[in-house]
Amino acid sequence: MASKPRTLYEKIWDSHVVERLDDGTCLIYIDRHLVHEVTSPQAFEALRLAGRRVRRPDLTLAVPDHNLPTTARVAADGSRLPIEDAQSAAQLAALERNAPSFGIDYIDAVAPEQGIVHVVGPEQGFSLPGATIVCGDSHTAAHGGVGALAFGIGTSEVEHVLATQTLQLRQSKSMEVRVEGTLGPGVTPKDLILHIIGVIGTAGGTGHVIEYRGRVFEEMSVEGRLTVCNMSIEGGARAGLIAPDDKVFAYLEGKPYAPKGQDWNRAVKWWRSLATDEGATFDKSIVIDAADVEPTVSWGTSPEDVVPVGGRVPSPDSFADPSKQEAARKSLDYMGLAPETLIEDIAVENIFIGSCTNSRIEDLRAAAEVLNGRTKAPSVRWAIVVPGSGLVKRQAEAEGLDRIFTNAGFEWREPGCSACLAMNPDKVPPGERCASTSNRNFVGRQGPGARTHLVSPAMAAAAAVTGRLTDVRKLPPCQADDG
Ligand SMILES: CC(C)[C@H](C(=O)O)[C@@H](O)C(=O)O
Ligand code: SF4
Repeated sequence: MASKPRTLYEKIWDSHVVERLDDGTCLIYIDRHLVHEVTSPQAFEALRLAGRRVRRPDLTLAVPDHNLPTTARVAADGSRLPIEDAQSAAQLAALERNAPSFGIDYIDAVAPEQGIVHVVGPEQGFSLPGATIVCGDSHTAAHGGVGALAFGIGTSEVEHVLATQTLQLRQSKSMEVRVEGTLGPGVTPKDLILHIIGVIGTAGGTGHVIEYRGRVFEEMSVEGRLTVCNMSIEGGARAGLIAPDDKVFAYLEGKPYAPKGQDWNRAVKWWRSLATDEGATFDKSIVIDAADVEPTVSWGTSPEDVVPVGGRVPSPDSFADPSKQEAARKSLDYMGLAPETLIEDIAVENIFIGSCTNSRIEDLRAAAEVLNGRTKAPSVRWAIVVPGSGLVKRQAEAEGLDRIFTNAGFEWREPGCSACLAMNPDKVPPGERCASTSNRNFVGRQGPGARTHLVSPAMAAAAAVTGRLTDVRKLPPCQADDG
């Protein structure tokens, strides 16, 4: 008898069930555990107090990212520069101590491979298709871009995974986000995911794992898929993933942690079998027309507060739901924006190109293409590019992108989370605006009182050039070519 058609998510789930428990939850095997400095210190401490070891140190990889300054980390004499903030210094020191003492691979702050944990995982071939991947971090969904079931966990779960390599979970519902048609010129994966969150809302995916489906995703680069899946959590979903294909296999083959030789061939064979079966059903399904997607900008303090760049800041009265009206009023007040303002009339003083959403090489190329031969507007006070990892940084430098950025008036930084969140020295000052390629525009996210507009890398670059939010498609073609 033919077995019931299953989704990608169901196949990964089923293959990781260790035990089905009476209360309807399952004990799930975890294949990969990524660890950073913010959510791990208490977990390691608890293990130490209980006299426990890490069950599978070989399936665990630690890298610092959130608290590290993105300015130089080494002094002229080769010594490591101190971390000024006491809490950051303590968390970083704890990770540096805990990783070796529990036998975990550790990418140190000055290692060439250091970077944001969600950039490093796929880049090192640590994140694999069909794998269950966790990290004490909400943007773990990013790894769904390689076809993994990846999700964020809390510190007590970090401890549980360290100790047992399993998690007790209830299976989520499945949700399909199907995008039909093709994206227009100048419309990027970031615009698409912002648009999707605008359509489904920040609670649209609650209780679900999203599978992104349709030709747009088949044609999308692996890095673009990582960007889309990264923001699944902003749509409320537990995780987001895309069926692994030849592009993913080519991306991962030969990476340091990826399987080799016969193991690789066996793995690819299994990965190919994971795609959602014909006839499988989803608990919820949303269809998006790619032709509706424009370069997209956030205007408020929630990632669902988005409009096409050619649009206007909405009026709170335009929302039917009174609680939405109230939220919009509060957002506009915080953002210092009047209803009906043209998006392209909004001036920005800060530009941040970075974060686990948009700091990979393709993101930097897209921004550099816009900036080549141009300079930032004098009204733009602070513009930084923060590569997602040391390897991205080196690759960008080999391509001369760093010079394009610095010639345009940007600072070229060391890898880390940086101004994505105000947990390190990179902050946007109170009352100032930032065109940011990151994923959250929450109140205070980029610093107390900072006002964030979420955009794609190309759009952030366009805003740097004009000093206001700008449709990148309207910038005249660039003259200079120093590449
Ligand atoms: C600090 C960390 C726990 C947090 C997260 O869980 O996502 C951060 O990465 C973020 O993006 O807000
Ligand atoms: S870059 Fe931003 S979103 Fe990503 S892990 Fe760091 S703080 Fe979180």
